[in-house]
Parts: sequence; C-alpha cells; structure tokens
Amino acid sequence: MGMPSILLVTKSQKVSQTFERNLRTFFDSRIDVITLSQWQEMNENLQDKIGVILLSTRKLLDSLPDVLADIPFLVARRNIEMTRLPQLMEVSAGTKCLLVANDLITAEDSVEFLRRLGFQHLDFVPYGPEIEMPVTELKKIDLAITHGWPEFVPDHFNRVIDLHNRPIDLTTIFDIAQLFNLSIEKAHYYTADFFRDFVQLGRNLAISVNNEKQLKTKLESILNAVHEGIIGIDKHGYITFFNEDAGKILHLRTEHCINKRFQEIIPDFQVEEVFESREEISDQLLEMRNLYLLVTKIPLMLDGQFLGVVVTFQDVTKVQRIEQEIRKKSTHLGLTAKYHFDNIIGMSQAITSTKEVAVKVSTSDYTVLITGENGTGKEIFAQAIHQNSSRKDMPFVPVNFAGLTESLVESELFGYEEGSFTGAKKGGKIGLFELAHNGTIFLDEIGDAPLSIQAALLRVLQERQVMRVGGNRVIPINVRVIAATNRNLMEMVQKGMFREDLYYRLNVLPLRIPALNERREDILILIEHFLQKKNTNLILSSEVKNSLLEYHWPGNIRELENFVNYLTVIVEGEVGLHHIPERIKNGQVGQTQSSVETELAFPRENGGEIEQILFLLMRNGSLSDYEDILANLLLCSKRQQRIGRGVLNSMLSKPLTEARIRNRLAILNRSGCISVGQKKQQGTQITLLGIQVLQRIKNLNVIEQAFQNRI
Ligand SMILES: Nc1ncnc2c1ncn2[C@@H]1O[C@H](COP(=O)(O)OP(=O)(O)OP(=O)(O)O)[C@@H](O)[C@H]1O
Repeated sequence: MGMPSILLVTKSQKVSQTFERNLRTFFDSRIDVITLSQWQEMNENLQDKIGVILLSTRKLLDSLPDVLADIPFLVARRNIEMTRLPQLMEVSAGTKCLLVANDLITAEDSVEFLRRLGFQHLDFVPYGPEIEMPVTELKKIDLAITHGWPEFVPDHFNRVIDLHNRPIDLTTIFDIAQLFNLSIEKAHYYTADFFRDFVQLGRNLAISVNNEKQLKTKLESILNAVHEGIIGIDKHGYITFFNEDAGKILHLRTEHCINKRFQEIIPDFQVEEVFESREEISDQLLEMRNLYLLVTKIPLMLDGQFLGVVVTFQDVTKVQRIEQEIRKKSTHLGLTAKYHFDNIIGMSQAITSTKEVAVKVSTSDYTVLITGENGTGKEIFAQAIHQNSSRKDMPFVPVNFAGLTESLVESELFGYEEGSFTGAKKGGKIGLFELAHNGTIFLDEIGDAPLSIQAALLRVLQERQVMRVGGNRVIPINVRVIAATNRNLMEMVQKGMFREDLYYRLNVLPLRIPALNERREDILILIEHFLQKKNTNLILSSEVKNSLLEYHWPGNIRELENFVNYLTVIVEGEVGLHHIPERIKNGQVGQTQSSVETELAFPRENGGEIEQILFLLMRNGSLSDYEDILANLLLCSKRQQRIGRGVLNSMLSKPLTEARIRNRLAILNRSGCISVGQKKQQGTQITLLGIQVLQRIKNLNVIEQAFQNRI
C-alpha cells in the first residue's frame, strides 16, 4: 500500500484548510490529504487510493458520490482554540449572543459545543446566512460570536468575538493514526501545547480573579473610606454594593441590603428616574426619614451599554440646620411666627368656622390666599397656619408689599450678588425667598405688588427657584406661600392691574377672614382679652359696653386693640361714656372700610378734637411714625424751612416707604396737623394743631412710661 490518503469532506474551504493544517502537525508528509473538490477534478479511479474519508459533519455523508460509498469514513470531533476563550469569559451572564456560522446547523452545533464547555450562562441564538431575522430582533442582541465566519455577521453588530475555526480533536487524530498504523511522535507536543494553553488560560484566569479580588477589596476600602454613602445598583435593579457610610446614614446593615431590589431599600431616592432617562441627576436635595440628603445618581454606561446606577449621597441635615440658624441669626427680621390658632380670640360662629377651615388648610402644603378687611387678623391667621404645619420649626418670613418700593422689591425678594449695582453690600445679600427656604413666605398686601414684580413672583412660584439680582446661579427653594390682601384681586385682574395667571396660582386655597362687624358677639371678648394683655383692672360701664357693641369698627380688631390701649393710658378705674371718643358714641354704622374722610366728619370744635385726631392716627399706623414726622416738621418750622416729602423722609429716625409716608402725610394734612403746599417747592409745614397733637403724643408717652414703671 502506498502513502495513506485522507479525503476531506467539509462544507467550506476554510475548514478544509484548518483540518489539513492539523493533520500535517501530526503526520507531516506521511499522509496524502485531498479535498473532495480536488478529487472530483481528478480521475475517478483514484478512489481506490483513499484510505479514509474525514467529514467535518455527519450530515455531509448524504452528499458523497456513490463511488465513495464503500470507503471507511470518520466524522471529525472538534475542539476549540483555548487561547480564544478568555474573550468569551469576559462576557457577563445573561448576555444575548448571536452565534454565527456558515449555516444554521453548524451554528446550532457550535451552541451545543459551547454549552458543553460550560457557557450555559450565556443566552445563545444560533444564526446562519439562510435565516431571515428582522433587524428589530437582531438589535435586541448584544453581541455576535462566530467560529471563523465573521463575513456572515449581520452589519450592525459592534461587538464581535471570533473564536476562529475549530481544530480537529486529538481523539480523531488517534483514530486516524490507528487506522493507518502510523506512529504519532509529536502527539506529546500537541498535548503539551494543549495543556500549556490550558494552564496559561487557568493562570490568566487565576491572576485576573485575584486581581479582581484585590481590586474589589481596594475599591471597597476606598469607597468605605469616603465619607459619603455609595450604593451600586445593577441593570436589573438589584443592589450590588452598599458602603459603610450608606449604612451609617440610613441606619441599615450592608448585608441586609445587598442583592435586594433598590425599591425595597431606598424607595425615597427616586432612582427609577435614572433607569428611565439614563441621565445623571446631581446634587438633588431630598428630604426623607427626618434627614436632608444631597444625592447624586449616575447611570453606568460601558460601550453604549447600560450597566446600572451608582447613587452617592451625603447627610446634610446638620448643614441645613446650621444654615437655617445662620440665616435666622444673620437677619433681624424675627423669622418666627408667634401666633397659634389658640391665640385667635373669638367664639362667634363666623370666626370658629374660619378657624376650622384654616386648621385643615394648614396641614396641606398648598398656596393660600387670605382675604379680609384691614385689621381683621389676616397675618395672625397666616402665622397660625405656619405654626400648625410641618414647617413650624422653619422660618416664617413676612413681606409687606405696601411697604416696599418698586426699586427695592426685587433685591429684597430675591437678594443680590456682590457688586451687582452701586450701593450693593459686600458679599451680596440673601433674599427673602431664600430666607424662607423650607419655611413659609407670607406675601402681605399682595395687591400692592407692582406688575413687574408680579411677573417675577409668578416665575418663582412656577419654578420654585430664584436667581439673585446680578447672579447667574439658580437657587432651588422649598417654600410654602401664603398671600394676603384686603383688595378685590379679581376686580384688579379685570382692570389689568393684577396678573390673572398669578391670581390663580395664589388662589389655590382661599380663606376669607370675617370683619369684626360680622361677629359682634366677639367684641366684648376681644376687649377683655386686650385688657388682660395690658394687665389692667379697668372696668367698663354697661353704657360704655353698649356703645362699643353698636359701633361698626371699620378698622376691625386693630382699631379695637388700639382703642383699648388708648383707654389704658388715659383712664384709671372705671371707664365712663365721657372717655369714649364721639364717633364711637355716635355709632358710625354703615361704613365698610376705615376711611380718612369719614373720620374727619367729626366736629372738631369740641374739647375732644385732639383725642379724635390721636385716635384717627392710631387707627392708621403707629403713633411713633406720626410723632417722628411732626417733630421733624416742627424742627424745620423753627428753622423757617419748608421741606418736601423726600427730604422729610430722610430726616426721620426710621425712614418710611414711599407709599407709607405719602399715606401718613395725607392723614396729617386732612386732620389739619400739617399744611401741604399746592406746588412742589412750597413744601410741607406743621400747623398749630399739629404742634398740639405732637405735644399730646409726647404727654401720652410720658404717661405710658409712668404707667409701665408702676406695673
Ligand atoms: N382673632 C384675633 N384674636 C386676637 N387678636 C387678633 C385677632 N385678630 C386680629 N388680632 C390682632 O389685631 C391686629 C391686626 O391683625 P393682623 O395684622 O393680623 O391683621 P391684618 O388683617 O393682617 O391687617 P392688615 O390688612 O392691616 O395688614 C394684630 O395686633 C392682631 O394681634
């Protein structure tokens, strides 16, 4: 017998080449290797020379020509190149892999083989070029694997692992050697090579596992050393990492959290947002479990693939509280509400039902619009709502729009950065909205807010963030808004004086405070309350009580309180009718609002004129403002000066807002205490009556002082 011949029957030339290379490694030129196509091109009689047919797969048996039917055959068992395996080992469990071959049968065979090798954790989809798979399906597959058929991998795959053609297994080589009685001297080299690759692979794996372990331990100790909570979540939503600080901050044990779904352990962190958007959310201030946490959530992406989310967070509760304290101390505004619902006096149906509504309103966080006449107690209701809410330990910041000039209002509300305008304070200034952070802002006399500010207010209420004047940083604010007005905002909206959109933003929960004349049964109760507050033992005769009950109280509770204060200063013992100002005795029923005109309808000629004026002044602001104005006008009159409103205001010990000084001067003018020139340069002068009133106020102060000293 001549040289033994092996006929290779494979589906592709590439496999034939691999087989020939493998056979030569063992048998050098001691065998003759021909492929089926070479044989077909040759003389047919050569079949006698073929010792064995080596098939790459049993299925090819059917395609053999009849003349070869009697020749013995072997189906090659095949192996894999060990050196190619590490790439496959890096693929994470559950990854969908398209296994590509030159036909589906070969692909299925490869899948079977890889599963046997231990890759059951991968999700294989066999694929050959004859398969028509929709692109949408293909796109759901993460990676393509092939045994030497990269040309059949569909176009859009970025990740392809080519394991190269599978060589003939050593057992098949032994079968051939036995058949031809050939010695295989080099077999030990081959097995040595095989084991070398295997050992190398094992070593690499061991090194990488070890490295990974070391890396993991190193990483863990770094992550534990960081004073920040860190939580790792995999793409399926399971917590895979939970550092020590995370445990300390959240009072949870690491081992209790690992492998749990994040929704179970950290439901308040809103991590699902990142799972949906795959976008980072940084420095989010979240309030949970009585803590303030500054949270950053980062999606983990590798080669465009989403791997999960890392959450880092710091406990800023202390910082928040300190900041709150600093904010409180750095201002003399007195940012605390002192009134509770218990301090709202009254037994009438009108006030008790209003209180009931207000209590309900206080437990929600919605914006409230309080309406009611002047002096009905709108601000004390606002304070009580704050005190009864979850924000009670946080600031209550009142802003009075009637008292703010248009030029000041913006910087007062939103603050400003250093150097943003001439006269801006060094270091800038914190705005009232910022001061109210986590608390309540009370927008009093909102009907007086200029239109330009209404627009800015609307923006803040919508976006819940402010930007300081001259600044470029947005500051998130969490405030509850309570607004109040004695004006008819709806009517102002119709006249174009108030923005409709702002009106609806504010009027979420409306609360109307009844006027005192709608709850007359509370008049005596309130008088009693204010007398007690002044710690006096004044007694009111029944005529006095009757006349007080009949009076309309247009200035509401503020007027009543001022009246009681007035009595405590000028009366000792029993209050008689002669102590009561004429207009109260006359019972001015029918007025709806306090107005200067009706006040001045009282006859001046009787001896009570100065009392009347004093009473009027007390009802329309504080006596100290009027004293300040009159004293400065007296000074100017001594110097024979006539001065305008602006200069006068600058001379006051406590300058007033534009609106307020205008209002105070109008009242003094109408009561005859001052004369205001028709032309601008004529200025303002104190009158004789004004000097008498000033004198009277000073006396009152002396009496009050003496009274205070006595008690
Ligand atoms: N129900 C009440 N019980 C006790 N005191 C009250 C009550 N209502 C109002 N007051 C007192 O009346 C005065 C005026 O109240 P407040 O300033 O809250 O009124 P307002 O409606 O906000 O007035 P304005 O519209 O003029 O700002 C305050 O001194 C307050 O203490």
